[in-house]
Amino acid sequence: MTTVEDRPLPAPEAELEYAAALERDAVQLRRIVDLLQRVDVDDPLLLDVAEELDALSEHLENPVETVTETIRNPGWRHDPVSGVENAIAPPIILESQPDGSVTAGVEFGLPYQGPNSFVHGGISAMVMDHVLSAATTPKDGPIFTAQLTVRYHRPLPLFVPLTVVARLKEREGRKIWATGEIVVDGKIAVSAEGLFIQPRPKAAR
Ligand SMILES: CCCCCCCC(=O)SCCNC(=O)CCNC(=O)[C@H](O)C(C)(C)COP(=O)(O)OP(=O)(O)OC[C@H]1O[C@@H](n2cnc3c(N)ncnc32)[C@H](O)[C@@H]1OP(=O)(O)O
Repeated sequence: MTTVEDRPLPAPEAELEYAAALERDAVQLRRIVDLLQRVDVDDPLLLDVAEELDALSEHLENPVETVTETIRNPGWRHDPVSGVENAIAPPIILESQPDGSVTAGVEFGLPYQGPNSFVHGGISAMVMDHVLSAATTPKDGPIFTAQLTVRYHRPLPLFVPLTVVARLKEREGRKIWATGEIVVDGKIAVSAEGLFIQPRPKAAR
């Protein structure tokens, strides 16, 4: 049986086409997740959908025998916040600003609901972690969240455009602090501060 490892490497043009297809797959999966939140639980259509999704998973599962390919290519296209190839990412597309800050616009739908009609607090924390880390990430290696403090000032509504912003606050050796906010209608709904650490080189651990 052919494994991911055995398959011939695609030509670069084909690779671009496959990456674009993966992005489209993620868009459709997000659409399905959203629709499944809204469908009536007594709709018999759900039985057909379950069959079709089963068949689709089987189709995909056959050639994909290992997860090593995913582990080999981690990064921004795959991560759970801004990963355009990851269906669980909203995705939030980050923009670097000339002043060094990072900004993003996002609108959350029903799959991200916590309290009735509001965004789940854990989702806000995940977004803050990610955007703060993007504002700190040095170009010379990985960085890990060591501490994240999130303050919820007001509930974050679903179906409303939100602005996320983060900036570097201070740096001391391998330790970097960043702060950021999620803003709705010009008001801060969520604010956060994080400490991010560049890990010691393996040899020094
Ligand atoms: C592609 C998209 C990427 C997006 C990434 C989003 C961010 C993430 O989700 S990262 C994942 C979540 N975080 C983790 O899993 C981190 C787990 N923790 C670790 O790996 C380690 O504890 C790590 C790397 C944070 C620190 O380890 P290490 O480099 O050995 O630290 P160490 O040398 O002991 O300490 C260095 C300094 O940091 C301080 N420090 C270490 N950990 C902490 C902490 N949790 N809180 C406060 N200070 C700390 C130490 O006191 C020390 O300070 P000083 O230099 O003043 O004495």
